[in-house]
Amino acid sequence: MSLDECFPAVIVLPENSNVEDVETNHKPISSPTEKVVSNNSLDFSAIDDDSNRFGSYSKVTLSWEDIRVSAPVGSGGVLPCLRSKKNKDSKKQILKGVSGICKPGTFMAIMGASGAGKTTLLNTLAMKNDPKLDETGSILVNGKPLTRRKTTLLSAYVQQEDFFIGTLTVKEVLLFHATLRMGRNVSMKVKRAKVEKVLHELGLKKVENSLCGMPGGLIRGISGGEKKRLSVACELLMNPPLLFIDEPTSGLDSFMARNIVKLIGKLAKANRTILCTIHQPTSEVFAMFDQLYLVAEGHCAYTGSCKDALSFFKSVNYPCPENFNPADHYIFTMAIVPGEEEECRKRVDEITTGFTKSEAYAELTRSIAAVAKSDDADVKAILEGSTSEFSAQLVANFARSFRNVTRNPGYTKIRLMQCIVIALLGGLAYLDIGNGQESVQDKAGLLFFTITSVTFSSIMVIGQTLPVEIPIIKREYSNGMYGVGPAILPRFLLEIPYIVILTMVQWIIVWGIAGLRRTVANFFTGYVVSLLVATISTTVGYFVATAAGDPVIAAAFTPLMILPFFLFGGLYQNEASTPYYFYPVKYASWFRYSFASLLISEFQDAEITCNKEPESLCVFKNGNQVLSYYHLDPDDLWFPNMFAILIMGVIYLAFSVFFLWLRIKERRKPIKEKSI
Ligand SMILES: Nc1ncnc2c1ncn2[C@@H]1O[C@H](COP(=O)(O)OP(=O)(O)OP(=O)(O)O)[C@@H](O)[C@H]1O
Repeated sequence: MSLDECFPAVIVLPENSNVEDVETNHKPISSPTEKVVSNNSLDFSAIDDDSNRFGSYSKVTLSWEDIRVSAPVGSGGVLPCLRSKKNKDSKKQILKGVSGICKPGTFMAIMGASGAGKTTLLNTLAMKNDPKLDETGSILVNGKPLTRRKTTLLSAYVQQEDFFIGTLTVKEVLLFHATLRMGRNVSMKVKRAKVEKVLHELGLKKVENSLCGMPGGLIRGISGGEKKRLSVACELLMNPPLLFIDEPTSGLDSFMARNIVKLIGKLAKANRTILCTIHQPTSEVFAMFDQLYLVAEGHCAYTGSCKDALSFFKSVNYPCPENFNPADHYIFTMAIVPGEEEECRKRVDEITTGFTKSEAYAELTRSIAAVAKSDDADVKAILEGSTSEFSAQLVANFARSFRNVTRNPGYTKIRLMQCIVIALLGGLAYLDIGNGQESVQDKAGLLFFTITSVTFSSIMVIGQTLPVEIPIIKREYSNGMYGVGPAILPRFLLEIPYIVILTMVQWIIVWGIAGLRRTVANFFTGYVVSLLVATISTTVGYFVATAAGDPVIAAAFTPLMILPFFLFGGLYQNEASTPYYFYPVKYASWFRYSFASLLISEFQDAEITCNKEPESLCVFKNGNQVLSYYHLDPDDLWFPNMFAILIMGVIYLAFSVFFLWLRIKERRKPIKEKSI
């Protein structure tokens, strides 16, 4: 197949203009490239004919037979053990033995009333369903069983929600996907050319340098329609022969919905097999689909051409009234209306039974039986070189995180401002501590306040920013773009300059203003301790973010992760008073180790004056007595104290990687084959 067949010009410019122009009614920007496009001779010679990459899988027929999906009933809430025996065994049948076929060059709409099972069917075919669901049946690609590997290699799934890093431009998003998805054997020149092609293909050229945007208007981004097209564009870089799209029109007005469906329809004409779920399309949008798959109460109510659906509904005595949108008619006829359940179910039963006796059903059975057999050896060839190198994954993620951090308006400025304000507060509150008896309490308070503020700010920042990115990481991980290490390490490495600079700023202000011990050794020890506290707090932030997976849960989880260690940090309870059952918490408290090191550095061999009359009222004669009071050994300054913090940081980071992996790993299980 030639490149032009694969990306026909008609796709590039539907009706001689790109989609952007249709949407906005703007004149096309007359950039030199655009001119070349409208002359229909854009130079994409750098792109190889990558349809060959898919061998005999370049045209995919997807067929499925007797798909049954059920869900466990009654989870028992937070305590699954409370589920009754009866509940444990009962299942809700979502799909009740549905079959179908979608051939190359076909654009199939999966439609039905709300709750009918459309999304479940699409997810089952794309192997994206909730792992708790039980699935049986058979799904074949060109007559061979669909496997997870084949799904990743041959298909793309466009989710209903469009997740992007808001600080990246449209072109940067596409280049990131091209770098990591087009494989190690494809040169960067070809990848760039492919990005250009897809930008044109989906009418995104005009917004290529616009940011995707952040929720809440923090960064104004591209429109909803452009985001949806960008989602499709990311998947098209691979030029997959099989495309699953969940609700491509959700959140779009009817005009934009029409444009996006029209565009996808044109993509299907290039021999792609495209299945999409859709809610109540307008009659114009409905007419753009080639094939219809109607789901009602978990059954297939009709599958075949959209045209023939009219005569089928007539044959089962539910003809579509004249001048009525057929899509609306099908959905209304098969909906279960509250209060009229029995009557509605009877109607659905008549239609689904009618379908099993129809010519369309006989044709479906014949088509499934006649599906061509492919050579599975192709899959190995497609797999070769389809992934990028580990170093490329690290570099691409690092570059993206760097852009994200530096472009985020609040990230750097707010953190710096927060650190300066807190440091000034601490420094000014303890401006003139002196060396008297009260200075012991004041210095201990200031040092503990410093490590607490470093802890809170580091954990909160990560806890609020990382969970927002987890859905994006999950989608990209499931597309095989990178592993867990490249997902998390660049983000952590980018935190290091923040840790180094912000703690330096904070400690210089605190140490410079407050009356702490004026020795170079005390300054540097205090800085190193702050650095270690910021590092471990960052790793705890990663732990909280990956374990919680959501900014709100992370915020609720943070005090739980901090307060127990805070309590046994050495300020609120003397080392000797901790009950033995709290020893694990005490020994795992980074507050304890860092506070101890700061006290040792501040008080070892320090002078403490007696400013009370009579002298017997003076508790501390020198700094070493303070250390004895806190039960601290000066030899512990570096080892074990600082070493323990470092080790805990490594442990928290390892747990974060593990939790991230748990969150993003593929939980989908292969469908249970049933002999049919
Ligand atoms: N993981 C799950 N666990 C339990 N029930 C589920 C699960 N997934 C789907 N269901 C149930 O299965 C039924 C079909 O859901 P599905 O999302 O497939 O419907 P739909 O046709 O896509 O509906 P809608 O148009 O409203 O999105 C619903 O009743 C839903 O509650």
